[in-house]
Amino acid sequence: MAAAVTIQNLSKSYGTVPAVKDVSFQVERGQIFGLLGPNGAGKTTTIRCLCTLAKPDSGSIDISGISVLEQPREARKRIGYVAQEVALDKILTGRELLELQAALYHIPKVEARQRIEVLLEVLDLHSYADKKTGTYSGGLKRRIDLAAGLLHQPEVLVLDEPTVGLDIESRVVVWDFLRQLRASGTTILLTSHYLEEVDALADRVGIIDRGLVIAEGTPSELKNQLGGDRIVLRIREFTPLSEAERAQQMLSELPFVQEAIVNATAANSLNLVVTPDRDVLMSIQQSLQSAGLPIFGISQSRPSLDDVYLAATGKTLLDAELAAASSRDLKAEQKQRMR
Ligand SMILES: Nc1ncnc2c1ncn2[C@@H]1O[C@H](COP(=O)(O)OP(=O)(O)OP(=O)(O)O)[C@@H](O)[C@H]1O
Repeated sequence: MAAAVTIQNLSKSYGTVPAVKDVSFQVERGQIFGLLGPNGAGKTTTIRCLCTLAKPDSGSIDISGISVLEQPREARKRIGYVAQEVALDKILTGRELLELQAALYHIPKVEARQRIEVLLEVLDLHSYADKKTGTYSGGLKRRIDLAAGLLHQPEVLVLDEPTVGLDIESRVVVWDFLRQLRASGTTILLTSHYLEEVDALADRVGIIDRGLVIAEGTPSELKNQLGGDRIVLRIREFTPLSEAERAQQMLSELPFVQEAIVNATAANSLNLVVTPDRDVLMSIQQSLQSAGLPIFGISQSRPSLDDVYLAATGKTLLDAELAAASSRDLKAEQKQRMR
């Protein structure tokens, strides 16, 4: 059976700006696939092409074996799209908005009413359904938007940054709901620049950077490829460089230390990559003690998706976001998208 989503060699430029250079990935049925990357990486452009809202320059996109480019209407029936910016009509109530949406999808009235009731129930929206959406909080708007994207019972739900700007409580409600949806068989493709969101939800992750997928796999596969655990060690609050280098030299000789780097931007702390073992911290402490060096702080962690991104691009997600933010004209992009 064909995968729920297959994207092959997708590329798309806006004028001279290459938004997506060469993106390929597959989403299997009933899975949550997270497309992770900093702002400006090409996530929105990829899913706008998938949802028939933008025309690719080249490449192919299939939904359950149906070509999005050749049979856009057929493909659209199978997709529910929840965009990044919520465009609710403020004077309608939540229920009216869903009724309007159901009519746009040509869902018969009785059936629409039943589906709306179910969605209001599962998204915990009943007490707000008859209030105007103009009065809704960000979290409520997001939930109504989710309900709208699900009304026609799509095979594939596509969400662009589903929890951006939401408080923690609303984020957890959305996460739980997406897990329930997956359990009931819906395939979900979401974009996010939140590492913890993708880590918590996705069965598979594609990391996208400057229009290219630079890594793909399950979150644990990607982290395991990086090898050992991470240790951050601070000898003193501000360690003199000579002392940090002495510790670096000494710790590099320990059999379980794969890598030891002095981080000059964090008060000469040491970043170690180690083979995971129960006695690692203890051995480091003993070595430092025998060399007469103190410990101000030490912590051990498994590699995160940020480490995966760092290993692939040489920068952290946050650094990439800051770099992208300074070079974009969001108003101009918005205008061009509306055309
Ligand atoms: N309508 C547009 N006109 C011109 N350039 C655009 C337009 N949309 C996106 N871009 C550019 O294409 C690149 C990819 O943008 P895209 O919106 O796909 O990234 P993203 O990863 O989804 O980030 P965000 O979540 O901030 O939208 C960026 O360099 C961006 O500046």
